[in-house]
Amino acid sequence: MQEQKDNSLFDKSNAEEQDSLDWAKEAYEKLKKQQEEKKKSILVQESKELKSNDSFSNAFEASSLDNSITSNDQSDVKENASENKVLDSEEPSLGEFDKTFTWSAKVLEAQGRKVENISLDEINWLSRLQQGLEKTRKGFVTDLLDKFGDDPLTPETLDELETLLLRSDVGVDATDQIINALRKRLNEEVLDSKEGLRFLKEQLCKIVDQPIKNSGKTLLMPSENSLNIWLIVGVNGVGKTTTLGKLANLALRSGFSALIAAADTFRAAAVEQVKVWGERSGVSVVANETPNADPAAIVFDAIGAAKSKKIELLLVDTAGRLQTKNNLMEELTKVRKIIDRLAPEANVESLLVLDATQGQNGLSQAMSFAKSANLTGVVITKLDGSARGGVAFAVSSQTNLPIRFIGAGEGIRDLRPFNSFEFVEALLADS
Ligand SMILES: Nc1nc2c(ncn2[C@@H]2O[C@H](COP(=O)(O)OP(=O)(O)OP(=O)(O)O)[C@@H](O)[C@H]2O)c(=O)[nH]1
Repeated sequence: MQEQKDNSLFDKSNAEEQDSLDWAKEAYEKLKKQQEEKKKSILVQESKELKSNDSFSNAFEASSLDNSITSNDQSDVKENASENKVLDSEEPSLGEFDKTFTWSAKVLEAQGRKVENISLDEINWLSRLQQGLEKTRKGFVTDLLDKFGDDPLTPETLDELETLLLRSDVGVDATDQIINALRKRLNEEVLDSKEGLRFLKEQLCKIVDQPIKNSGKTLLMPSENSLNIWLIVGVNGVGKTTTLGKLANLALRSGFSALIAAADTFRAAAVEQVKVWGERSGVSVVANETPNADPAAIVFDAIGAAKSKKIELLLVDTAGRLQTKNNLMEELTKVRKIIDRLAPEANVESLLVLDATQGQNGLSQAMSFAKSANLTGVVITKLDGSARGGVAFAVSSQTNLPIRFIGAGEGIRDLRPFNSFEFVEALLADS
């Protein structure tokens, strides 16, 4: 796998290029056929549903009654009648066989994937990630490729690369690590621009992979048949609620049962917003409409509901807070205590949401949050609107927290588990 990964997309002979194109064409045909078959089966399904419409609506009303969770005086626990149904209305559709498609196919092929096993979701995500990182790329890669040129790398090129990396919010530590590694190679041998670029990609991957390796978990996903509680924390407006909705939907599409606790009672509209996401993603929400209700009490109820319904993933939305607001930081500690007391057996993750558009500023937040929230990972959002995608490297090198998910859009499917190879390829894509 590593060998395949090292086979940089930039470093292909003409014959390999042709093979990749054939691979992409085959993948495109396969996805097209799959989509046509799906359309046909939906049509058949719809005509069946039309016939049994009466019995369906009756059954729905009955099940929504059965599903209601008894409320108590602490919080009014509300259940969504369409509990744990995957909503596919936002399913992607296959676009043109264009440069973006072939690039996405190449990224999958380079990771050793087989045409039979790829999905439209993956192709679609890679296309959006590549397009989303365009702003970062424009301020970085275009200049980088210019600087690298066609000649072997020189110490001056490295100086210029250093400036570019710092300008893209890669941070001092990560930049030093990369430049030192390149300098060492350059002292040992002549590096042509292709090899220089391949080596740079390898170093970038190494930086973001290190905390993931240290955590002992390559991929963060809920453990099956047990309770997993993921706390979503971060300052105001970074995309916590949106991330939570996307995660809930991703969990469902991956076959896990999920429940949302709307524990952000600080902002007036937050509960309503979570409910909208709950409906959109097909996941039930435990909430309390009372302004400033106790978040710990909501988490208490949600854990009870999750246990009784054998839910695998409980996602907890928390209020956005600044590290200076001590009361809110204490509230987070209280929520954590409730979890430890009520569900000591649960796998708890505390994920800090960082907004990529804030670049390095987000980092100081991460550091101060780490104490009260026992952070275990990071989610980087808004990569689509940011020219500071390089901040991912600064986060990894300075906090040692694994990046678990990245978001690149406002759609429900615009969040995926973090994959360093895909991220670096998208960041340095030659287009
Ligand atoms: N372009 C883009 N917008 C995003 C992304 N994630 C979230 N947003 C937008 O960012 C805005 C804030 O998102 P929220 O999810 O409400 O943020 P929050 O952290 O829950 O906010 P508070 O509850 O105020 O703390 C919304 O308009 C989202 O649509 C992303 O990946 N890309």
